[in-house]
Amino acid sequence: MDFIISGTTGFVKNMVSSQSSNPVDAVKDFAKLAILGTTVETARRLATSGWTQFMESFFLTAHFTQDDYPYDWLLQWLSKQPAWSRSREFEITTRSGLRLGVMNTNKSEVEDDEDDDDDKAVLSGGRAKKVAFLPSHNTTHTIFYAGHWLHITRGRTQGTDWYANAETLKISVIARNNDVIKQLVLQAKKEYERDAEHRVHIFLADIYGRWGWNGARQKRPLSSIVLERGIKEMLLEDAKDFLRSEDWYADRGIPFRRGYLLHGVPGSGKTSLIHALAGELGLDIYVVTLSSKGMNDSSLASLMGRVPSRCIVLLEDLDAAFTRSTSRDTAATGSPDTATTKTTTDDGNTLSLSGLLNSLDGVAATEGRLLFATTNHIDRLDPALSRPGRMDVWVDFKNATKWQAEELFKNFFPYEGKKQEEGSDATVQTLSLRPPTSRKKSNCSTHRAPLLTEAEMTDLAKQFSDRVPDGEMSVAALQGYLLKNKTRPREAIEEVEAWVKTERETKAKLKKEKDEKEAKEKAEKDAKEKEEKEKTEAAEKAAAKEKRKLARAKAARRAARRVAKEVPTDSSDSEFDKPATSPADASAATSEKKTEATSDKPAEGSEAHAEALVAALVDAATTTSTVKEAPTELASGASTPVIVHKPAADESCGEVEEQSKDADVDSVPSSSEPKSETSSAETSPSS
Ligand SMILES: Nc1ncnc2c1ncn2[C@@H]1O[C@H](COP(=O)(O)OP(=O)(O)OP(=O)(O)O)[C@@H](O)[C@H]1O
Repeated sequence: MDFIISGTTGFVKNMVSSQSSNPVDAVKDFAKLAILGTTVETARRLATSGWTQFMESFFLTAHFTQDDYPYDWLLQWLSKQPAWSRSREFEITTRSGLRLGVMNTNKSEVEDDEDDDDDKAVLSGGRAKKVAFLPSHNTTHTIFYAGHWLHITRGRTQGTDWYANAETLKISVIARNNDVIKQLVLQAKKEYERDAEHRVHIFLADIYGRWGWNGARQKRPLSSIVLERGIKEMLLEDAKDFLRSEDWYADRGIPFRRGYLLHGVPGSGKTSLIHALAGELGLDIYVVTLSSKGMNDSSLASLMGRVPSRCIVLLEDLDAAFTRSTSRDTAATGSPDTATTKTTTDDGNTLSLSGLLNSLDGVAATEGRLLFATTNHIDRLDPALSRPGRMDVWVDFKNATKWQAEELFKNFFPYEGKKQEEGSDATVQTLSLRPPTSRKKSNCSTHRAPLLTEAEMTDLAKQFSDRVPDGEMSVAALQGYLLKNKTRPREAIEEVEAWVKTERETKAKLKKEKDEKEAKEKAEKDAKEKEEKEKTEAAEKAAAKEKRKLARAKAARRAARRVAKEVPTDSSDSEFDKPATSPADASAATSEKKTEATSDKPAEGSEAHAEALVAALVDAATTTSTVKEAPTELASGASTPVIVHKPAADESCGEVEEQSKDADVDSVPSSSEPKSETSSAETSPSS
């Protein structure tokens, strides 16, 4: 090293001195400097890369991508790490494109404490806006975990679409084996699942045939669904039994799938029941909207092949996808013969019934899923779609019975027995949709209702149901009415009859309006059809008339040619002026027509002959020729008329004159025309 330094010093001295002395020495010194610089830089790079390799040989690195669950587990775990409070670079978010609906963030830091006691914050939705601290992108953060320093980097893969452009997470740690990473992932998973316990995750199909996370909804207690006795229990038991029976299905070679068709009137609880069942069974819901834009057979097949083995697949309004085709095709998709018919719509939806059937139970379809389909119009479904194997259990949903009205009433208002139940049981017995963490707040919305005794409640609920007509109102409508009176149980009973009356009137009015609208539309449609029919008939008549006219004209032309043929060719017979004949006549009588003129010749002096003569005159007049001195005694047919064509005084003259000149040069009829057929009109009297 000393050598280098002293050498360098001497070298620099030399350089300085060589400035004034020998230029050859200066060049040498520059060369030495270049070599020295290159050597130093190479050594530096080798050292750096060696150090990196050395370090990397001790680092374990795990990669996680956004489209897989561990990414969400870890991100949620990270969001809860107190280390973020010390970090100098981080991301703060209230919204996440991930499955962080369960994000139970670092409460002390992310929630506004004032909100806890402030009703206003609840009303303004302040509680819903939780804030999360997350690692910022493209920065390496270090966290101490289980005796190791974790180096965490959030990044993004580069690609054209959303999936290729997904977020990534890289965790590196210096360790002898990957136990620490395994431990971390397992812990993150456990915490995630614990937080997710009260939630149902919803996934929606996207246009690429993939599933996108749409949010986590609070579980809905099954007890909040009021259905006729036994229905909920039957469905729950059936689903549980199915999920337990994988081996049983495998032993018998039966595809491990189960389908439920929930059909019936709107607002009767079909969707709510599925939501509640998903919560009860701990399954996520994968929703497919068959009528959505861009949906086609392959995207549906791809979606069905990608659902996880234990989940609920929900096909909402099953009939809707095919209502579209019904409206475009009078043969509705509900009939089997349209099963393979594809319908293309403006929005690119080309889903076919056969495509739907294949995706439900084709070879690529996932096993182990529960398929729920809802429809308001079961009659519109193809029998193939609803047959056992595809839809194994059918449930008919009707308007609220008196019993349902009574149960709904009990669900709405607090009473002593129920209050105890709520306090002791994690499963709330009300329709509250608030998360358990905010249950304290949820009581705020009901505590103003008078607390009834159980006996009072039984009595009031009975009174309520007595005043509600059986099977006339939907549960959704009753729920809407009770919501308006959620703090006034007694008034709700007193006013329910008036409400029923108003509902009936509204319904009647809506029905009347609908009927009128339909009648109007029908009348308009009929009028339009009639108009189109008349137009078509008129067009047909006009076409027929035109055809007849053409036929008459043709006959007339034939007759004219015949007449012309019968005129004596002797020039002495002709008393017409020049140019009595011009080659323009040749254009009036084409070779084809001349050939035709030889046939069907009526007998001279006959009635047909006379008619033909008249027609010939008309024809001649319409072909811009002048009839000069039509022969007399047509009726007798004794004398033969002579027709002389003159070029009309219009723009065709030039053409005719030209033809005339040509004719002067060569007035011989074309070879296709027999000479004998040359009409007298074509022969110049002067010749
Ligand atoms: N049987 C029921 N028990 C409890 N709540 C119900 C019931 N039926 C309807 N509701 C309430 O009415 C509303 C609409 O219910 P839901 O969407 O489940 O009905 P639906 O039958 O799926 O209607 P649609 O056929 O129009 O989709 C929800 O808020 C739900 O709470």
